[in-house]
Amino acid sequence: MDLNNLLIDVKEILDADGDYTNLLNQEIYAPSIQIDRRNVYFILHHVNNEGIIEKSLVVYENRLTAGDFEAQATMDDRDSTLLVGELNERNNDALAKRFQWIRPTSRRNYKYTFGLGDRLGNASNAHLRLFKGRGIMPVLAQQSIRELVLMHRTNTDVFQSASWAVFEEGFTYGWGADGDHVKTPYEVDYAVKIGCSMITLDCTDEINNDIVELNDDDLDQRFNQLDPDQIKYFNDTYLNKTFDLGDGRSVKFTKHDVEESALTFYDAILFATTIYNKFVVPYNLDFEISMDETPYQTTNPNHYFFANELNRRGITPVTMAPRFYGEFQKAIDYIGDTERFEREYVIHEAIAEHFGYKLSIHSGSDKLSVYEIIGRVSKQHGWHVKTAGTNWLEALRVIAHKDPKFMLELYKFSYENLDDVKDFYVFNAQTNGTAPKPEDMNTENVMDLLDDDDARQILHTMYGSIMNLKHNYHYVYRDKLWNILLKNQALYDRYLNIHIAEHLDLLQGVVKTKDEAREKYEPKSDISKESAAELQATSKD
Ligand SMILES: O=C(O)[C@@H](O)[C@H](O)[C@H](O)C(=O)CO
Repeated sequence: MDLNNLLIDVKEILDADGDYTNLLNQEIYAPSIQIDRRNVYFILHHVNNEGIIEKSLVVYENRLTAGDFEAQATMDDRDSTLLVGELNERNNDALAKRFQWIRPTSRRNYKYTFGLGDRLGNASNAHLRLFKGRGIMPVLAQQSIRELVLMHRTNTDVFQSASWAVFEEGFTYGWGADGDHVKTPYEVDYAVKIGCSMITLDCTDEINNDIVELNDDDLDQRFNQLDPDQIKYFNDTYLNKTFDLGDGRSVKFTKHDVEESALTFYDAILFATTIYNKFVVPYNLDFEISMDETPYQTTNPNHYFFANELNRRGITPVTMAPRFYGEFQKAIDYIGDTERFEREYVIHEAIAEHFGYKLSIHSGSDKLSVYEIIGRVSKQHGWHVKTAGTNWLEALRVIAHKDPKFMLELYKFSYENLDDVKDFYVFNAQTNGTAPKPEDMNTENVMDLLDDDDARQILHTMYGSIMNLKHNYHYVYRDKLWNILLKNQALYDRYLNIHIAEHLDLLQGVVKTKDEAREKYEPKSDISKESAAELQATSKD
């Protein structure tokens, strides 16, 4: 890299007065340019022989202060120094001292927030470009412990890729980092120490799911084994009480509701209280409590009970994720009666409003049939939607488009090894059921895999096995997959954009139905999604 030329670029930036449209050096990624007094910072994009973008950080700063950057090359210019460095952790820390906005911030006071969960670590730039001007705060770094383990990633890695994307896109509006689905104090501690602004405490292991299966006599018997004081407290507080939530909305507790709520959820409430006192208060975290990955629905009384017991202990989470009526399975649309969903969602919303937090929607990817309801009912108070890393499926869409034979191989492997993930995920797709059989798939119909519910779930959950399969000490698929993806980043960005824009438009009421969203972003009439995305990607290049 010629530092003399780079110095000329820096001077051009300083003289440009904020208009970077016609910079001589087209490798300068204009959205990344930051000027602070006479100091200049930006990212260079160099496209290598293989068509892959290589990125470097360029800093022009006073010589006396620039010492905390790690440089690969430097050149002095009077009292300043020009340096080029890698996008690594040390340089990220140095930048964060200068630009606080590259660190995550609290979701409090943002009405609408949206969790993205970039599984591979190269989706955040496209996401940020989509979120600019939308009035929705993106939660970029959001990987569950399960995802970290299966993908062989660390929270540092997830955090770093998000923070660099924020700097690169000049996204100064605030972003979140979520220690997602943490279940133990150890996992919470890990997320906190890495700098997450939020934790999602997954209470699944503290929720007593067997209670729901008891008949009324057995339930009563179990309840009566509690200490008399405890029984008296639960009955005095809830039994046959109706709690008014305003606007004609209320929650009523029958004997069954009281006993079921207490026996199912009280352990989880005590656990959440411990985590709150040990971590949420001292580290000023956004607190989300999730109970969505349980086998049973969270009824309106269950939800009220949980919230009221937290409230008694002085705890108001920022968001809460009940398991709503119907099925919110990963990577596919809502399954269930949408009218009943709305009736019950309205009460969940009223409970959240009453206690002062927002509802969080899990699993929030692809629920195109209910976003209009959620967006409308929660419009005044706000929402958090947590998608489930479906950017991974958009990455596979790129693979299917660019190398259909390879995609067929990946699907066959996933289909034949689905048992790998049965302990980690709950999903409908079964290889002895309706999932497309690998022998029926070919290069003509391979793209259908990314639109078929069963195939989507198989591919969505098998990411870890695909990425980490080794033979003879080498990755079987990982390197090839990365190579295709990095060479086609613009196409990947377009697919990501289409995927998430459909979610946001429905939630924000820009379009009203799934069909409208699909027609807007994937017009069937004239051109296929694949060609539309490719056309837009190449016209941008
Ligand atoms: O795969 C995962 O563990 C995550 O993507 C998880 O599903 C996600 O964070 C979520 O909970 C969406 O509701």
